[in-house]
Amino acid sequence: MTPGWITTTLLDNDTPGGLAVARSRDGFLHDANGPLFPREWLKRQDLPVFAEHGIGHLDGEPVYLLELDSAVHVPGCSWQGLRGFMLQGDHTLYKVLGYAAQIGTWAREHRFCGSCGQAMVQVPRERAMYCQACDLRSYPRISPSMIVLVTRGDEILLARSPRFVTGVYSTLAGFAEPGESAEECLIREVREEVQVEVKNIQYMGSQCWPFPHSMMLGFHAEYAGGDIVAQADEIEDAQWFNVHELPPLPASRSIARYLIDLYLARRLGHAEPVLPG
Ligand SMILES: NC(=O)C1=CN([C@@H]2O[C@H](COP(=O)(O)OP(=O)(O)OC[C@H]3O[C@@H](n4cnc5c(N)ncnc54)[C@H](O)[C@@H]3O)[C@@H](O)[C@H]2O)C=CC1
Ligand SMILES: [Mg+2]
Ligand SMILES: [Zn+2]
Repeated sequence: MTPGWITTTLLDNDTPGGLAVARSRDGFLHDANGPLFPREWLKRQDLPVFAEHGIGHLDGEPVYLLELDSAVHVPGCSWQGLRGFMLQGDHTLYKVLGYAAQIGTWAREHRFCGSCGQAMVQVPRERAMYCQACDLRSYPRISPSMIVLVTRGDEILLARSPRFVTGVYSTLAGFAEPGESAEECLIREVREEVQVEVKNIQYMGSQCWPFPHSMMLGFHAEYAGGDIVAQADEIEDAQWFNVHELPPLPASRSIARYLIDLYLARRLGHAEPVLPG
């Protein structure tokens, strides 16, 4: 038995047993023990199952995802969104749910071939959907996004989007566009969002961000010029904050928070944080 969580494409839906999670548009089903259920018990609950996917092994036990058409009531259970679980739940289980969410979303959105419109089928033992007519394979979609902490000595540049929790300021972020390197994307995003120039770009680490399928590439960069002009619609406010007078910051499991905490630790001589997976 290998401890921990390992993803796999090798599970057979016809083999009974194992564990399962159930997902609807309202999130994952939970009972008092959390989001993992004995799979055979879950399958007896008369759920509107849209698709079933074998997703991995947790401490050696096979784990399946039941994708549901709707968030039906199951006695003793409730539905909880992935973001809420990220903030409070067990880290390994969060990885299981994050992977399940991405596989479920991708399979649901690739039922038909994007080229000819015919129904696609799941390729056995591979995480791919296949169109026989076009000989086309579609793999799970991952969207690379740059995230950067821009600093100027004792000051750090943080911004807030109208979508954020009230009061919270975070690092700048944005999706890569075709034709860009990670560094080019970062420079463009910082220019677009605050009209600031940066230098000495340093890669700090990455994080899977399953909302719905981002791969966050985290950087540190130094200020090189320009005055902050916040981008209309995208950025509600952006400011230089002194490291001793910070606003409410993003959740501790986010790479945004890690980039901020790491800079503070190095600047102020504290213990360095660990990058959350
Ligand atoms: N883990 C973390 O610490 C943080 C993660 N993020 C994530 O970073 C990602 C990018 O951040 P944003 O500032 O929202 O991006 P952004 O600055 O590129 O703007 C978002 C806009 O980009 C467009 N867009 C959406 N999906 C896209 C895609 N796959 N490719 C290209 N364009 C797309 C849409 O018009 C959307 O309104 C998001 O998934 C966000 O949730 C953002 C901040 C912190
Ligand atoms: Mg952005
Ligand atoms: Zn096709």
